[in-house]
Amino acid sequence: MKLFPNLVRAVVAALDEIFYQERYADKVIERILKSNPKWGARDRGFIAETVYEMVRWKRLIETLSPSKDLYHLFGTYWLVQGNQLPAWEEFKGIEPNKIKEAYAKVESRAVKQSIPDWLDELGASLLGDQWDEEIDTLNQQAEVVLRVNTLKISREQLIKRLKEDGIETYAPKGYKDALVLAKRQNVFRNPAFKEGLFEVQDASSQLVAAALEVEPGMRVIDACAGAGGKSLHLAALMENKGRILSMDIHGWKLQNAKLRARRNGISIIEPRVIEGNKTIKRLKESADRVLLDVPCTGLGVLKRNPDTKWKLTPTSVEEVQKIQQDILQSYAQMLKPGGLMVYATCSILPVENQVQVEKFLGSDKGKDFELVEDQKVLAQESGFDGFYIAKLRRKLA
Ligand SMILES: C[S@@+](CC[C@H](N)C(=O)[O-])C[C@H]1O[C@@H](n2cnc3c(N)ncnc32)[C@H](O)[C@@H]1O
Repeated sequence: MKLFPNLVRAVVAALDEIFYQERYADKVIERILKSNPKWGARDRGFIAETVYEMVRWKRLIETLSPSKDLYHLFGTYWLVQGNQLPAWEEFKGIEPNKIKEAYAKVESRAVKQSIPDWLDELGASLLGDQWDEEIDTLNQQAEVVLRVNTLKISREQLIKRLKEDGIETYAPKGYKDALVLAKRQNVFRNPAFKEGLFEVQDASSQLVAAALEVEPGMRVIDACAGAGGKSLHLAALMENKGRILSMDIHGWKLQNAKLRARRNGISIIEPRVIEGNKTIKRLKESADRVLLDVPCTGLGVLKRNPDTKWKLTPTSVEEVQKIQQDILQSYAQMLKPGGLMVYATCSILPVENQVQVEKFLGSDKGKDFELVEDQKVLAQESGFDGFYIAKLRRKLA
């Protein structure tokens, strides 16, 4: 494959910001791609994919590269991918044979899988035998999954509509509203997206709203709604009848949810910023369903957010667990007796998942609740993101 200097320059510029200025990969890529409207779909695909893959394999590449110079890192990555390097000045000092030898000598799983040592130790201690395959799966590129907006179109109709635009999809078994793209591509520019016929949402993530068993006319609270991915799905399942209170501590995220709701043809979503305990208390026993899609480490979605592994620390993993338990303890009161609550994370660590639910159920605030069922979705088993979904019922008084 031929390398173009301007594209490699763009990759290196992006990596400089991500590796050395600690910016978020998705934001950096978005801005760099916007900076040059002349790049075609292939160029954009090359830049985005190369940056993401180099972020994913950062530790391994750094171990094999002759230096931390970003062109050296790129060259090393390019060789490891099985390509040849052109004789550019920037690649001087890279010796393919030495890289090959160094690669063959790597023994540590943390280096091979390109993750921090502490994360490897944590994963192995919590997931035991399953960790090896799980981290291997989480290092593979994610598929692009769409959620059909059933308020506007059926899955069969959307398959046809996208096919007319040259986009091939298939319907994965066990996921009612999901469509997987046969080939990775940017679908945000497609008219069907602009018309609100689908959202991009991983198949595992689509299990969350479905677990709430909502019905048209219900009062539902999505307490950690963010940009509204699950709220939109809930609204579609409720046939846009009833009311969804989409709450978050960050108002700007909810603004985004509002825009998405408009595109989706949804009118039942009401955004509400959480200003403190008062906001929660006022809603005591007001909802038929409560969704707690809590902040988490994101270790189940490393496929699509590989920079997470470089941003997390042992301390941040502990801190997020405290927030999760605080949310369970405080927000559960919004559910009516007899109602259902779903606690969900996009993490595969039991300490963020079943351990949190057990702790809640054993506490004073959780004594009125019972676990109906929970799903531990590992990436290696589902083929999609890693998730945890626990369904809890509040007992009738
Ligand atoms: C996993 S994300 C939610 C994703 C969202 N439900 C979706 O489907 O797009 C967790 C959200 O919780 C929010 N959050 C963090 N702390 C919170 C708190 N104490 N109360 C409510 N929301 C909180 C974050 O701002 C973030 O948007």
